[in-house]
Amino acid sequence: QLKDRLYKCHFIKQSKEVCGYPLSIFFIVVNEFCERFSYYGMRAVLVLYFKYFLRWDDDLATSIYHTFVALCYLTPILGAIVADSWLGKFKTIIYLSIVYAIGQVAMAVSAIHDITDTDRDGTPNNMTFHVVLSMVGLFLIALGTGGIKPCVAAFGGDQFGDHQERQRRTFFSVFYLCINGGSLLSTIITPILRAQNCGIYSKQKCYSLAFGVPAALMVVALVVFIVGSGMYYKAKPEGNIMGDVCKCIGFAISNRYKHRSKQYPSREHWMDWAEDKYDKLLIAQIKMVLKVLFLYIPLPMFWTLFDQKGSRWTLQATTMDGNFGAIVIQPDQMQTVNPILILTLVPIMDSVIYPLIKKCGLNFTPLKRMTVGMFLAALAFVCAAVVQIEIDVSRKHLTYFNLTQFLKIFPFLIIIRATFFLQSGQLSCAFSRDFGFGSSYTFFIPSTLSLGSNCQESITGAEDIKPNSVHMALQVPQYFFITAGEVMFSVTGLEFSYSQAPSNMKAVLQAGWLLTVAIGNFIVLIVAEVAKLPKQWTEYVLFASLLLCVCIIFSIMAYFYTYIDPTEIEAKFRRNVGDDDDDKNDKQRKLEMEMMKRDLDRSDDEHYKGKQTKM
Ligand SMILES: C[C@H](N)C(=O)N[C@@H](CC(=O)O)C(=O)O
Repeated sequence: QLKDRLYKCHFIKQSKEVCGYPLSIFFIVVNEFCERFSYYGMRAVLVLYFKYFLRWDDDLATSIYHTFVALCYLTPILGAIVADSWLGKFKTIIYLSIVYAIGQVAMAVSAIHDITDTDRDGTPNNMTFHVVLSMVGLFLIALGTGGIKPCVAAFGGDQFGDHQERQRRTFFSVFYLCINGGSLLSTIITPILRAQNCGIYSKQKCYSLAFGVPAALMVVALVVFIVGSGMYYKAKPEGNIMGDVCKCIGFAISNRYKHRSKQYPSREHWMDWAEDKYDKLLIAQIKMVLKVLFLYIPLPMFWTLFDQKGSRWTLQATTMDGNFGAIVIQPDQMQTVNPILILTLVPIMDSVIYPLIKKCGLNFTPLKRMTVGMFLAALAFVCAAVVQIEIDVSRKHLTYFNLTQFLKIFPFLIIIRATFFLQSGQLSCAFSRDFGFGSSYTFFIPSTLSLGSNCQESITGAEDIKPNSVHMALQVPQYFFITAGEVMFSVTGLEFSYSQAPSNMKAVLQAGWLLTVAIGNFIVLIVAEVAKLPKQWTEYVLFASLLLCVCIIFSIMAYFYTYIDPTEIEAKFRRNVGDDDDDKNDKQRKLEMEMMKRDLDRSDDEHYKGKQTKM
């Protein structure tokens, strides 16, 4: 470890800097931007791809969407283990990014309807091919995006020396902005691409382009990351800390069980039963981690609600009117409200709201913020329920026909006037109609129709589904509350987890945090399946009520939590060990310590000088 720290010190001192930041982090930041563009861009149109391309119903589309998201947040554990114990972060990012890019390409190919459209009628003839290919693609994407997730931010953090604490903090803020910048751009762009018509034999909604551009961005992300290769500090794998933690916990439990008889004196904490075999410092660190993990138990419920933006809320938007006058918003584009609000709310919260609360003499601790965040998410679902009731009322009087007998047209986006061509051999005729957002029509084509004559008059139509009348702007309040909740819950939660984690287990807690997201997405499936509520608004109310209950439980747990300073606790343990080990110190170790101290002092001096010059 000493040698590694010395090497890092030398490496960082010799590496190129721009405005006090290592040049290497620019490649990492650009890589993150492109990767998040790729991920969120694909995710934005995913539920509509299931519904309109693969022809799945709302429930199946929602279930598969959440299974995919859950998988994306389960694989970080795998990525962290591979990186820490085997490949190191750099190689893990490279290899898994390749898997990720292949997955994105598979998705893009799966959305080309012409591949199996043998009769050239615009619909794929072998749906199994498209389903299987897209499922394989999604699996590879989940493996890639989840696997690299705990590595990229930590790899960026590794590029800074101990004397660059301020720069490292700025890097993490910029990193979060890049995530949301990439997400914002892609959720604007991919729905536009999806709404285009493309195809070789027949023109259909262009899901292949909507998945193809994210695939290209993932390749760009990989190339950018590789270009920076020579500039990175690549820490060696530290060993499987997660494995050590599990083994130590396992030993504590089995040892406790072996000594269950009353003749053995009880110990203060059940983890103390591991002392017979494991280092006291490791046990203390595990205790810190377990304390935080216990607090995590209610957290998945927040994600259960949060991640329905991409599924239920997007499907809700398809039944709303997206005509904003100058622009027409696609249902999946409504998701951009989230990153837009994140980019505005994070600075407002940090520089206005939190300082103001502090000025009022209130101690708004991280756990209190997270509780408020949960409450806001529940409020968002109450808003979603109100909007749903409004939509249901507006669509109550509609009559549905059996549409299969006739030509059925779903103008999915607003079409002011569309023209259709009927063709038979050399003869053709055209007719035009006006359509509203989300409406559906059946046209009756008389068998006596002679092509070449005026179709406009001969073809009659019936409106099966009226145009959507509830405006998409009504979704803004629910997006506002869920995003304000995200800022208070997610941003604070990440910071809390980092500050309460022991130095060598920050990645373990990061993986634990991401696991709460995965479990949250599985809860969507379970609740939706078990409850099977006939009305969508009642499902929204159910989710809001569940989160409210969980919020109360969490606030009680938070009340009893005592904040700790892991560095101080670790230092105390190290001091104790240091006292015991004094005799064992040999010349070599002293020499190494001396060298490292001199080295660190020198970098501190340079940092101090740098500060003075700036002042
Ligand atoms: C775009 C979201 N607002 C966001 O910031 N997402 C983060 C955190 C997460 O959900 O995992 C990200 O994509 O890393």
